[in-house]
Amino acid sequence: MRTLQHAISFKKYHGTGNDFLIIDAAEPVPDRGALAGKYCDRETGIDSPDGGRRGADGVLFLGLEDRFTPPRIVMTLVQPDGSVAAMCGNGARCTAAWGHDQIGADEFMIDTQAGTRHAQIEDETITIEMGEPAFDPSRVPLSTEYNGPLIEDDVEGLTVTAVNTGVPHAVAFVADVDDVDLTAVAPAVRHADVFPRGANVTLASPIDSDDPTAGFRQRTFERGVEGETRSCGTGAVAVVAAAKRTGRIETADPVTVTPPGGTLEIVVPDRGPATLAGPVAHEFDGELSVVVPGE
Ligand SMILES: N[C@@H](CCC[C@H](N)C(=O)O)C(=O)O
Repeated sequence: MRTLQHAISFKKYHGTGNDFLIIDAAEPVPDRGALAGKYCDRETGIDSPDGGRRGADGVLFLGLEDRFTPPRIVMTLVQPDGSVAAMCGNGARCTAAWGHDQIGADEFMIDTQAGTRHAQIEDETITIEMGEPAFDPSRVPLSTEYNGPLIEDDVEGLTVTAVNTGVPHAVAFVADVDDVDLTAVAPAVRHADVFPRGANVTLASPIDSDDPTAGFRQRTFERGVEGETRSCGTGAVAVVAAAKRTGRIETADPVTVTPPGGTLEIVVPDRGPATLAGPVAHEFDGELSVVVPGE
């Protein structure tokens, strides 16, 4: 069979350092996983024209349907290992920014595999409705020998709380997130038998140890990236949900969460959907090449 090289356009955005290549879902890409693996690679992937980081944390394939009010965007995140994530909080914020840049709207419904999420753009802040955090073992999910929620239990030497905020997170509260060698400790937790579909591993420590309401610092080792990212939106929501569940905080007011890439504001009400809010930046545009079957 003959093959042809085909050039497709992409745009690059980041949400507090969690960076994505964005490709229109209508583009012919026969193997999305292979494309993500190639162009997200931090050593050999997409080069930044202004000397920024090479590669990306994933590729968002977006399908805009502007006949609806508010307009809808079907979002599919393909990660560097070729897996598809059901949800991505920062990816959803970048999706809304991309939609705004395409058609000027300030409100979208974003269809993800974890459900349809409302997105609102106000000045520099993009807020995503994130669904209700789930601790139920079947929702995280946890292995069937686990009858109840996993709250502050030992998994591979780390004391974690398991919560699904669109994707599964194992959240560990520590005194100082920077004192933990995340790359060393996370893989065993991420692949532990208790998580049949794996888990993202998220560390949290208080910004002010005397005042838990001041918020949390966050670091996340992401499934699919298989490394630490500069920000993780579902992880930030998981931190606040786990902090409430373990009695560290009680508030339904916005809580500040600071991953290495910036500042996020999270609301986890006592009941109902959480929200994730923060800034997004458009980095640059370019073209990449894919091989498609010829005639
Ligand atoms: N960075 C994302 C989460 C992406 C999905 C995750 N790596 C998984 O496979 O579960 C975010 O901002 O939420």
